Amino acid sequence: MYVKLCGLRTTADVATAVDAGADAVGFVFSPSARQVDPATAGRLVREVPPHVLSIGVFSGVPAAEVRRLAVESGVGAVQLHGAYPKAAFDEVSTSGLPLVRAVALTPGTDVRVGAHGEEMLLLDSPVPGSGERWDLTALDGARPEGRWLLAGGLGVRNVAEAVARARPWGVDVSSGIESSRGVKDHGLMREFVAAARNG
Ligand SMILES: O=C(O)c1ccccc1NCC(=O)[C@H](O)[C@H](O)COP(=O)(O)O
Repeated sequence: MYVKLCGLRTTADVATAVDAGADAVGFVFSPSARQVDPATAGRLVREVPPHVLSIGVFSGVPAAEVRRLAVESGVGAVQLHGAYPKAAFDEVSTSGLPLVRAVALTPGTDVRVGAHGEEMLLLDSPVPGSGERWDLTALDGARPEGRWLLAGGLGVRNVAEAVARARPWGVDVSSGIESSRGVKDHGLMREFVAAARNG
């Protein structure tokens, strides 16, 4: 089970995620309680060891700016949320960085992993980072195959059940590992990784 911990903001967050065994960590570049400025993101990215993927998370930022910020900060991948067209993915991919396409599952959503050239697909609640769950029965008949992550309101208490229901390749969490909005709880981070992998 691939586990991404998102919205990290401090050195201690990064150290805890790595020690807990996360496969990937996310740094939010868009307006959010979890936003990190480019210089901070760059510093944190340099603290992430090579075996953990650092992902720059973007929403509403023009593709050319995404590309610039991603390259300058040194992230290992880019996650694009929401209504980015295929052309935006094409533009960001000229950086050579792998992409994550993050979308809510609504009627008509293309759930094929790689449909926009992405390496991973992330199925999330309509408002990213809100901590809101979504109805997993929407996956019936529309379950992706391959490298897709389940996100949206996951936490220590519900991740095992959600994994059993949705059978994703991986999971992603932000709110569920926080003590207050934007502040990571290091105990919950460790518990979440264990619960996602071991039930
Ligand atoms: O976390 C944010 O504030 C955020 C803001 C803008 C775009 C994306 C954002 N988060 C993306 C993530 O990858 C979250 O981990 C994912 O949406 C799950 O969030 P949560 O429901 O809080 O666990």
